Amino acid sequence: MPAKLSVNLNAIAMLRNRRDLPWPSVTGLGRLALAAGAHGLTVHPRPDERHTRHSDLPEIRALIDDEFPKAEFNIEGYPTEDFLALVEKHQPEQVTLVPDDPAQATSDHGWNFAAEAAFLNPIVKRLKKGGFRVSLFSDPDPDGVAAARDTGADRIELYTGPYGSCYSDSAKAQKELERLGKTADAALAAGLQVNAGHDLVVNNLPGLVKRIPALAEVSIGHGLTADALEYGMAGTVGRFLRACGW
Ligand SMILES: CC(=O)[C@@H](O)[C@H](O)COP(=O)(O)O
Ligand SMILES: NCC(=O)COP(=O)(O)O
Repeated sequence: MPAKLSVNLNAIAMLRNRRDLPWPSVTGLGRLALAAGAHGLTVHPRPDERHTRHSDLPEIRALIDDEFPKAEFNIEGYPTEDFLALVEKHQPEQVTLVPDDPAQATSDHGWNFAAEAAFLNPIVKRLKKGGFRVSLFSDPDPDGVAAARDTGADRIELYTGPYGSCYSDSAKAQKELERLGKTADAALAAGLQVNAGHDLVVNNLPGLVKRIPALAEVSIGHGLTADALEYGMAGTVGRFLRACGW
């Protein structure tokens, strides 16, 4: 089965937040994405709420429960106590833990699994006990995979930013792709499932899904939202699904 597509709504929320007005509607665009065949919705609520706001979460949860019960809700973020409480309140199908500093413009690296094991292990345990699938944001580094598995997480999410930024240099992209591929091979061999995300677009998805045919899910926001301005949300979701191999 091709990789599932989870549409990240953060970029739409950031556009909405330019004004104190309810449009573009985060939930409304999420509805269009799911109606067009996306498999899930992702949000990355940061402490300053500059993207998705905490108040968006119950609406997205209700959208999925009431209209798209087969879709998944994925909440990403740095696991502070506030973040964990948010997750426990809104019950996403998947929680993706990201080592973001609140001041960071966007996520730009994965966990150092060995160094941060003592911090991550009890958090993963708590989330698993709560019934959540847990995914950990991961650099493309095959050597980090064993420690990722030892946290008890279900999946890693490969940070594809360096691959996505090679759009004008195909030799460099090939090198980044191979690092991602080797990390995925190691993770799958260790019993972890593999997601991927950051700066994925229609042009770089086919290479990624070809190198990692077992990829479980891609979460895509920035590039997909940029395309939605040009092609509309429904047409864009169709283009990204075809790029995934559906
Ligand atoms: C975890 C991750 O890669 C992120 O890409 C992130 O969730 C994107 O969100 P922003 O667009 O808000 O940076
Ligand atoms: N987990 C990555 C994600 O949700 C979206 O990242 P981007 O497509 O906005 O770079």
